[in-house]
Amino acid sequence: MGLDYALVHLKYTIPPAILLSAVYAPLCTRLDLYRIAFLISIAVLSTIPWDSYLIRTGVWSYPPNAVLGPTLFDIPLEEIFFFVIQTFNTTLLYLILSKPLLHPIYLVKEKVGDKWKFVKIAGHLRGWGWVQNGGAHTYLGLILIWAVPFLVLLWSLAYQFLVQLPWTSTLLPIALPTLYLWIVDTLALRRGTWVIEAGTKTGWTLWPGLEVEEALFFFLTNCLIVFGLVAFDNAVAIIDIFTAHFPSRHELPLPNLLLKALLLPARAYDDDRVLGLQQSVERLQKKSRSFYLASSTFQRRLRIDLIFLYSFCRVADDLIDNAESPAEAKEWVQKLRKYLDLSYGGGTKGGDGTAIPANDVNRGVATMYVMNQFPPETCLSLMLLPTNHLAKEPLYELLKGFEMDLAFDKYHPSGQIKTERDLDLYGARVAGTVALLCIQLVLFHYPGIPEMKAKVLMADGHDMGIALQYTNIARDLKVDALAGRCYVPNSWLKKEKLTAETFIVGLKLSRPPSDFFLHKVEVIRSRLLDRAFEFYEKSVDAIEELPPGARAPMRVAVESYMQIAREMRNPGYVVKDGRATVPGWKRILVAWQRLYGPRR
Ligand SMILES: CC(C)=CCC/C(C)=C/CC/C(C)=C/CC/C(C)=C/[C@@H]1[C@@H](COP(=O)(O)OP(=O)(O)O)[C@]1(C)CC/C=C(\C)CC/C=C(\C)CCC=C(C)C
Repeated sequence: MGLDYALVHLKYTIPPAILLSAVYAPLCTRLDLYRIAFLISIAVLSTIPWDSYLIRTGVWSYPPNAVLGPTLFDIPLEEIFFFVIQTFNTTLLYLILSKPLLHPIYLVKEKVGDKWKFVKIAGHLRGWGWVQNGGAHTYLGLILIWAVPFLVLLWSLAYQFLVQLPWTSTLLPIALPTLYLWIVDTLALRRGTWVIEAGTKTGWTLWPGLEVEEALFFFLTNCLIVFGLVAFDNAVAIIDIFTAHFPSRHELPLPNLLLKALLLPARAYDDDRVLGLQQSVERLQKKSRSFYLASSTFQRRLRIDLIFLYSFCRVADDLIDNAESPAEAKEWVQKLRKYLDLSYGGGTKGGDGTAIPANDVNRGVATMYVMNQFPPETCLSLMLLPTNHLAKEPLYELLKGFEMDLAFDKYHPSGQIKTERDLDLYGARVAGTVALLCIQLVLFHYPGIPEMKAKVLMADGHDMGIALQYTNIARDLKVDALAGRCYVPNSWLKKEKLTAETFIVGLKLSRPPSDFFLHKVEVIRSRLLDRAFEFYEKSVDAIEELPPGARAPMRVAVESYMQIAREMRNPGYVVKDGRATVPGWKRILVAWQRLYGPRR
């Protein structure tokens, strides 16, 4: 009996496992636990017969003074643990690196003449020959015979998806653990913790002390793990986005369902949904760093629907904001309203408060309308708004909020915002509504919340939306002034001996404004932030009442945005380029902390 092999684990495989677990813990979902368990079971079950054969036929051995003693099918327990921990570590690294990805956007239709289709890993044929001949190539052959058929199977199931993914979530999680295990293996072989018998190896080395067979073994096993994970993600992506093929919710899809998804012919994919999602993710990434970061913490269909909702709101807001004239902006509002009328079929809310879904005829007519009336790059975002899970009222209310923006012109620089109540109403319309829509999606994807509780959540969420809008206005004082808009209530301006006109002119000046004026701006900004925090404090505890799966992500969404407000409140903070921002590293830190729990 000896401790050598156990020490390899204690020194080299368990510490990275602890580190990776600590990094991933707050992001870990039930689906992740399921796939870790699934993969480890497959890894252990498929390796035991092969490894046991290798030991019994004397291809490799473990000196008795290097292992603890207990074995399973002649395999030392430390070795069985190795299969578990290697799969665990590579899986966690893969999960960390691919967390930001939204997998359904990498689904593609099979292309005619796709060169990847013909890439075959045909090494197993070579492997058979080597094993039959025996001798120096035996171990190499056995590795190929064992690993290549699994790789070919996984490749043929998921190659289209695999080649679309960024290298950081395919090559990197293969390369890093492989290199690390090569180093660990070199040390173990040198110490004689395990031994490859002389007659069955080629004697080739990758570097002094690292046999080619061992190097290949670790490379191929990490390929197997990552290919397996990619195939799993491919199947889940198909289930999540193609709701027409997979209408039910599957929190933990069974292997037969995963296989069914992978075998769905690529020609049956709904290309518009994939393209629409790709465009929406791109839009989100470009336009909102806070919500882009937060979106990666939401899961699966809820994440997809939130992104579609974001994209709809963004497209609608931009159409109106970027219109060349007030008349054009008004026309966009009318067209958007008409689109909602058609999508919801003019129906009303159901008795239980939920929206009556539009029937297929309405959908078809609404789609035709969008295609004829809106710019091509906006069509998919408008059409993919998940109207079936959303009540129509907040959407119409949002349009009323956009209409309030149309009241700003050079004769009316305060638009419809005269008093604090007007500003609250504006916030309620453009952001309270967005919060209601987000919560409706949460409650649809995590059903079972009692009606009374849902109403309280809606009311608190609505306040949180207003908090975010106050933050948005405090952040954009200069940007809005450049657009000729002043959202600050007249009563507040009056207190600082300003008017909407003087406020806008002061902020628009090309030369630096006087300290006296800047002080007034900061007083106003600080008042806006006080109001933001008033609404925030009133509603923040309600996040902890949301369904468990949505709590931490919602915390991240809200807090990453409110961090902008916190930054502006820091003494000495200077708003650069007219707009307050949060440095990238701080954004990630805040998200990270909020995944662990609420601010106390
Ligand atoms: C994670 C994820 C993808 C979330 C999506 C959230 C979403 C749908 C946002 C819509 C954003 C949008 C474009 C709305 C149009 C109206 C508008 C401009 C509203 C302002 C957003 C600011 O975004 P941004 O800074 O990018 O805009 P500008 O550059 O200034 O044009 C708003 C400030 C509103 C955002 C409000 C919310 C997201 C609601 C937040 C509240 C909740 C989610 C509820 C929390 C729950 C409880 C129970 C308290």
